[in-house]
This record gives sequence, C-alpha cells and structure tokens, in this order.
Amino acid sequence: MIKVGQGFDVHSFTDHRPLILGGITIPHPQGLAGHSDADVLLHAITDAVLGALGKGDIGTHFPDTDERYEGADSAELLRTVWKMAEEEGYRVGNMDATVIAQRPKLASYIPDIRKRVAVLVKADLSDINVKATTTEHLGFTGREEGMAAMAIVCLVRD
Ligand SMILES: Nc1ccn([C@@H]2O[C@H](COP(=O)(O)O)[C@@H](O)[C@H]2O)c(=O)n1
Ligand SMILES: C[C@@]1(CO)OP(=O)(O)OP(=O)(O)OC[C@H]1O
Repeated sequence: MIKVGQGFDVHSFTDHRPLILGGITIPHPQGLAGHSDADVLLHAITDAVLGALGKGDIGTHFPDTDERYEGADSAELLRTVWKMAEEEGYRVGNMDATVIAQRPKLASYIPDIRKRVAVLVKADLSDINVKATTTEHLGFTGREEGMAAMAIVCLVRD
C-alpha cells in the first residue's frame, strides 16, 4: 500500500526570534513569527504526512488557540504525527521538500536539515530530499517578508 500526501506552509519574518528551519537553528537577523517555533519546513512536512494518512492538518491536531502549543518545538509535533503513521504500519518511501526563501542562503544548512528530518521520521537519508529556491525577488518571499515551504511524502506499508 502506498499513500501520498502534500503540505504547504507560510510564516512571516519577525525580529527577536531565532530562525528555526527543519529542526535546526540558522543564523539570520530575523526569525519566523508563529504560535509555535514557526518552523515552516517541519509544518509543511507534518501536513504532508497527515495528508497521506487522511488525517486532516497540523492546525486540527495542534490548534493555535491551545496554549500547550505556544512556542512548541515543531520537531515534537512531527514526532507525534509520525507515531500515528507508525501505528498504522507505514514507513517513508521517500520525501521531497522545497523551502522558498530569498534569504538566507540555505545550501550549506541543507545537509543538517536532511539528517534531522530523516531522524524525525526514522527514514534513510537517501529517502529524504530538501531543496531551496528564491523567487527572484518577486512576491512576499522575494521581498523577504516571509518564507514558504512545501513537501510531498510517499508512505509505504508492506
Ligand atoms: N534561500 C535559498 C535559495 C536558493 N538556494 C540555492 O540557490 C540555487 C538557485 O536558486 P534560484 O532561486 O536562483 O533558482 C538553488 O537551487 C539552491 O541551491 C539556497 O541555497 N538558499
Ligand atoms: C503549529 C501551530 C500550533 O502552535 O501554530 P503556528 O506556529 O502558528 O503554525 P501554523 O503553520 O499556522 O499551523 C498550526 C498551528 O496550529
């Protein structure tokens, strides 16, 4: 059995917050605003897994009206969702994600992000791909008002 899910998320930049992306902290003058730690990439991945499972979205499971998730570590949210996938007998077939950001330059951080994501979803590194693209200075990402991320995951059950 194969299930496919996709996720997409956006967070705006804000001062006085660390930039947390893919479960790692990246040096940058601004971080992302949100109820949780605003890890836009892990949110997209979490939504992709929930999509594959047919179980709604991140806001359904972790509402931003619930103070338990204020400042939440998005890695913990993904871990919780990944347990749901494991309970149904799924493993990652492969996952692909794209971060859309004019800045910072992410290429040098992507190997660490991949490793972190692979650990969180208990996958082989070779089954996890993370990419980055600018929007050539166009739109809200191009103006550096925020970042976006999208992810697609294939879950496999034997
Ligand atoms: N925040 C980013 C955005 C892009 N990259 C890398 O640069 C390459 C070229 O980006 P374009 O948007 O001009 O296509 C891209 O393929 C990434 O490798 C990056 O590191 N960080
Ligand atoms: C993660 C949650 C919960 O803290 O908050 P945010 O950090 O605002 O993130 P978002 O991507 O808007 O979606 C789900 C939320 O419920």
